[in-house]
Amino acid sequence: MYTVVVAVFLSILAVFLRSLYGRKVQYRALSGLPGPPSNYLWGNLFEFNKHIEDTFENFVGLNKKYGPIVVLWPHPWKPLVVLAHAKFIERILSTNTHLGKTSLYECMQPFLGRSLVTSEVDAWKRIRKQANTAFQPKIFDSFIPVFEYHENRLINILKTKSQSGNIDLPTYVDLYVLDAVCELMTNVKTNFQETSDNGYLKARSDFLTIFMNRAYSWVKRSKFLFFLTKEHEVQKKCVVTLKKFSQYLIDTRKEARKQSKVVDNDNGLNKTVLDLFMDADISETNLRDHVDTFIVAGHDTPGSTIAFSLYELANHPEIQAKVVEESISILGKDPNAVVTIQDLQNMNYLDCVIKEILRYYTTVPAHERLLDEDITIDGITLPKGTEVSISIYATHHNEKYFPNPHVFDPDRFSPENVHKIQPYTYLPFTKGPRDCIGKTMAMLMMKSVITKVIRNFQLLPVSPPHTPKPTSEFVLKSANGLPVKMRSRIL
Ligand code: HEM
Repeated sequence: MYTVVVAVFLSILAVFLRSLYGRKVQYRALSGLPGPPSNYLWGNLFEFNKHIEDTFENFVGLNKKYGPIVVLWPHPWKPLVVLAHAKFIERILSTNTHLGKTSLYECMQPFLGRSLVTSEVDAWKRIRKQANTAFQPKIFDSFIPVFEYHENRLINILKTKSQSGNIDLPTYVDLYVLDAVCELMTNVKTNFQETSDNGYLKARSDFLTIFMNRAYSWVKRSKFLFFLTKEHEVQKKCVVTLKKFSQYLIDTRKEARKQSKVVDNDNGLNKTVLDLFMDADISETNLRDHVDTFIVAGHDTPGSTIAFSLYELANHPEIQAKVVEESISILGKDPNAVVTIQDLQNMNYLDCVIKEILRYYTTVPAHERLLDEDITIDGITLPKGTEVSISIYATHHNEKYFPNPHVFDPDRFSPENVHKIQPYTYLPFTKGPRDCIGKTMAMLMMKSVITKVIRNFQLLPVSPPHTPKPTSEFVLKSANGLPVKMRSRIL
């Protein structure tokens, strides 16, 4: 017994001393770099352990206040380097090194398990290879009927709702994207738009709010201490709701495959992500984690970007007029014209508008990586083992990279101007081998639905004027909604 107690004590002591030594090494390497003053015992815990809305403001303000490389101590022994520095970002993202994620992503695991977003590098490589087939250009044509079906439902709903007052865009857009993404990822038709059932979305939003609250608090990041909080109980309930939904999608798809409703042609080229993983013979838990990952990653991001795009079009009539003009030049004046992938790819001006939305609002404000080796640039070294947060938002709003960053200007991306954008300063989908797997699908979906909406409605600003309040649930949203007026449009 005595030997066991001594062994346990020595193990704890060893872990403690190792952490202390690790902190000393990192502290020495990073101490010369700017950042908010931190306490030796609790780091910057109290500055970042506030309400989610303050967290976003505090986070995006860091690089503005301290420069493009900022050292933060959310955990007293584990610093986080917040980067908005093109050369460092390029060095991290452009190679096959530094592909691992930081400890932050462990807080996602109760929901996403070890799937594409959260997995370690070896598993990630295998999963990414399996999933790639569902995102190849050869299958893009099969997206069109899915877009059409769900967009037509959205238009019908907006026609009714717009007659009785302002429309809060995320309320309707979020349900449209959820229906579309469920079908694109799993081949199962859901009807969130008609039922307005938001139990699933509420559970997800609550989970992500807790996730963001854990991001900068080592107390809540600690599994043991988090277990003792009320939020742990809430999170457990959210996960039950979320997993019930992914299980429903899996069961429905399994049944359809059993009934031989699956068209298995062209060596699986038309298979969804769910079909590909079902064929890979993995556990049911794993399957649910993959479904959850693709639905959450593929839903919130285009949903938010579409809502912000329509909102800015309502508030910039001259830009809206150019988008309408371009769509008429490509599709003619029939409001029911069905687009092709080629049509969508020809919408160059709309492309500039969406790219500017992805800069101006920055749908995914930041993401994190773990450094696999030392990186030295201009005499500054970030040591191996450092956790870095690539602040896409701060990079997109750096005056040096984007002049007048707080002005909404799609012409930054016009053929005459786009070459002025420095490499690794525009990163909405991040870059490199671990970039967004769904980026092309997202651009096609966003162009298709925005075109459909503006061909059916004239979008107008509300009165009195509204100012969005950005907040981050990992994905940027507006805490006070995005209201617009809609009037039927005759092309
Ligand atoms: C406007 C739309 C979108 C934006 C701005 C966006 C942005 C991003 C970003 C920044 C990442 C890196 C996240 C990180 O490393 O933590 C990412 C990863 C990812 N995205 Fe997207 N995304 C969008 C749409 C989509 C869609 C439509 C899908 C799928 C249907 C998707 C699936 C994924 C997945 C699975 C990953 C993880 C990739 C990996 O680790 O290999 N995304 N996305």
